[in-house]
Amino acid sequence: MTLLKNGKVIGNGGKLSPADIRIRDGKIIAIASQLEVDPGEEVIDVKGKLIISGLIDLHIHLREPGFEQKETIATGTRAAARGGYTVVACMPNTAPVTDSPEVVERILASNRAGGSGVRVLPIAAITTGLAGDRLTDMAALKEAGAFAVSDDGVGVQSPRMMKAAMREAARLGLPLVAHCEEEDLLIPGACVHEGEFARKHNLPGIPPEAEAIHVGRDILLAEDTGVHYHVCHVSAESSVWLIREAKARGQRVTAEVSPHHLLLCDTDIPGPDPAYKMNPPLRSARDRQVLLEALKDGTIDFIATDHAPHTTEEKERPITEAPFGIVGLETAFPLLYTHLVQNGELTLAELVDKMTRIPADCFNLPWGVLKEGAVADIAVIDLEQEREIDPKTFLSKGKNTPFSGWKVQGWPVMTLVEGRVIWREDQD
Ligand SMILES: NC(=O)N[C@@H](CC(=O)O)C(=O)O
Ligand SMILES: [Zn+2]
Ligand SMILES: [Zn+2]
Repeated sequence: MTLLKNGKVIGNGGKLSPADIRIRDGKIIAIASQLEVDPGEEVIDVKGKLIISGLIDLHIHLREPGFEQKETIATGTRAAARGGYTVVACMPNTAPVTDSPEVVERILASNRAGGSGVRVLPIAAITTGLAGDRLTDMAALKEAGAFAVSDDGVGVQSPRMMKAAMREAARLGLPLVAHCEEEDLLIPGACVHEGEFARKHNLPGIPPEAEAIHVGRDILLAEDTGVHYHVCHVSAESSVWLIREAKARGQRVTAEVSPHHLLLCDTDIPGPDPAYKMNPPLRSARDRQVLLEALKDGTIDFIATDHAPHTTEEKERPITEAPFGIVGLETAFPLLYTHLVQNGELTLAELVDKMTRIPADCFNLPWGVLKEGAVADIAVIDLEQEREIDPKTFLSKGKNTPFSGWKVQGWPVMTLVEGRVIWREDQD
């Protein structure tokens, strides 16, 4: 038995109130303003810090198998624990691609053997080798433990293939998670948003309609299949219109946005620096504003980091050649707390909801709420602690972030999965 003593929880109406939390057999059995210590109980004094349900990130890249120089399940899940996450879903663009039951099983086994204790939900490929022309054996992938299917990293180019994938995913009850990108609209070397920054630096741009055309296409294709269709890393205003309209008609569409698309736009990029290169790219100030409004009104359901670690060597290449992607697990909460909650864009309760309960609800996961009877997946956050983001201190192998040097507050200090402490700042 464990007792978290002297914490604070977000109560009804979003007010913080003092709370002790008792955990037994991996579950929360009591939450009250004052609980007496039971004999033999382990007491952890959290000293006035905020206790929330563990964060859930349904879009990350763990790079194992195949790209262990960028990240491993061990390092990526440690980074997740340090970021306050208790559940992550990892994308299939590994080598080999997660397109067979063996790879799914290997990821789960590797997490059991060497992971930090964070739950890892493997997302399997839609098409074999992410090549876009042959469907994977989704039934076998699901049986092996796949949580959803996605070809993240590339868009499924053929509408015929996408339709077939949706039918099969619907039949099996697997969510279909889409990286929306129409390659016919891309110029070779395209690396940033087709907009002000691209023009100024004479760089080939990625137009927003390359994303939105797939969102619109997929909404049409999904309509009578019954599939749960989820849009990854929404970046463009036009994608938001399409998702909003589909939801208004009652279609089963969900969407995520990443912290960097909420906090940065193309005109914030200081120069042709690959630390600001990710796919989809940072869009215009207007797009950023629309994403924030969409997150607030529920058109975009939740936040996912798209944690995409790469080596320093790769990110030192010229911007046209460096790989797309930035890390996110270790900085998401303090960045969003500082830049969205402290300036009144979202309440603390809304931010926490969009990083815990809502992703869980969208995908029918049994986590994401802090209440009696719930699984004791917990993050403890020090809302007062203020510190500069320093990639050298990351537990992730990836140091690639545009937020280096940002001074932010609201850092996680302890993470528990099923009642067990898997990370704490004072023993890092
Ligand atoms: N987002 C990125 O910029 N990169 C991702 C791929 C992806 O999420 O599409 C990666 O795997 O590096
Ligand atoms: Zn993607
Ligand atoms: Zn991704």
